Amino acid sequence: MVLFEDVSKVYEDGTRAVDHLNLEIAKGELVVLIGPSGCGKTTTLKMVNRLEDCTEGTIKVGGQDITKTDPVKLRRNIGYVIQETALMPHLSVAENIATVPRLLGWKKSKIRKRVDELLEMAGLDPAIYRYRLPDQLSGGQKQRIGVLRALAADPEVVLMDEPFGALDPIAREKLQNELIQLQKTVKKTIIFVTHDMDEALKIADKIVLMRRGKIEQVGSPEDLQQNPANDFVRDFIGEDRLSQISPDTSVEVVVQEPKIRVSPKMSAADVLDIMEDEGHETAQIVDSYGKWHGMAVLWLLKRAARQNGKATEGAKKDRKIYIEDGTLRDAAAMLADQDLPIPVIDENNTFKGVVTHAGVARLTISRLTRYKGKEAV
Ligand SMILES: Nc1ncnc2c1ncn2[C@@H]1O[C@H](COP(=O)(O)OP(=O)(O)OP(=O)(O)O)[C@@H](O)[C@H]1O
Repeated sequence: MVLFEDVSKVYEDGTRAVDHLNLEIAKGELVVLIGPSGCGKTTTLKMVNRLEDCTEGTIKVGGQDITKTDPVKLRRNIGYVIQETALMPHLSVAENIATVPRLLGWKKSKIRKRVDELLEMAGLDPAIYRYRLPDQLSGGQKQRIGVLRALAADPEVVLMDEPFGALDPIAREKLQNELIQLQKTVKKTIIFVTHDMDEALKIADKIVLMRRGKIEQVGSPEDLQQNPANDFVRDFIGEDRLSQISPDTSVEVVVQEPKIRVSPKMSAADVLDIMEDEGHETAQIVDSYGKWHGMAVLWLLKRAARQNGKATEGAKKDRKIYIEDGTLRDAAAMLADQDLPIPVIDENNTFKGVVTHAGVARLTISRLTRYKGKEAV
């Protein structure tokens, strides 16, 4: 949806604020730009709606090179929220929210409907808030209205520059939660700038960690926490946060090679021999293309062997977890139910490995030893 191709920005005084940036942001993705002060986050954001023009490279929004679009038209299609949202002080909440729809010439009835819908979405009773003036709102409410104003004309892309930066921690947390909820319904492509790593980890689908105009690492919050690309990323995230492996962490972090892998062509009796020789209760049946055919389980395999069947006839296929969305919580629940390895596959049925009780326990133990003496274990 938003594509940066080798984008640089050199300001007139020679400051290279953004340096050969390449980044692809998918439709509906919430991407957070983060990094030390002056690393080029705001400049990157402002280049998308052409408040600043890039000096090298190309930025495309919806496939279209933005330098070929009229900046005013472009901005009407891109929502923009900044830290101290400058609501028009003499206009009511409803009029503020309706700014862009009015410019686009929407009918009054359509605007009114949209304003009420947005206020309701943000948990603000339209009957009460529609006519309020900005100085009759709390800081948190002002920012909420700023967000609603950015969404009013249903733009595909929304840019947010530290939108919750000036709020107290409680209001900030509340607005973050609301944004997460809102995003589930509106699914906008959002580029969000912050300097708050906790905020980034909480709301981002993808985090872009920048330094001196360049990208140090791009990845999901889990990627950055579990596989920081270098010492800078590690330091920026902070040891405490690196330790925060949550129940929602992907099972990917504990996937390991199974003890036994066998081919689906083998007979149940042969697989049984291997398993008994090696003293294991299960074996993963995987073909030469890497596709998974089930997990051979001792008691099922014995029955299949008595009937001269194939290994696949002694296999369980219902016990599995998908790498795309399986979490440690899911794995723990399955392991508690039955202490057998859990095969991990992808949507295309490609075998990825197994999750075992021991593997999950090892992760916990390594966290305990690595962070011993700290609270976050
Ligand atoms: N109009 C300008 N003219 C010259 N240099 C500028 C201009 N705007 C920003 N810069 C410089 O470009 C660099 C990147 O600035 P930018 O505001 O994009 O950083 P940032 O990561 O958003 O910083 P912060 O977190 O402090 O807001 C900085 O060195 C800044 O001083």
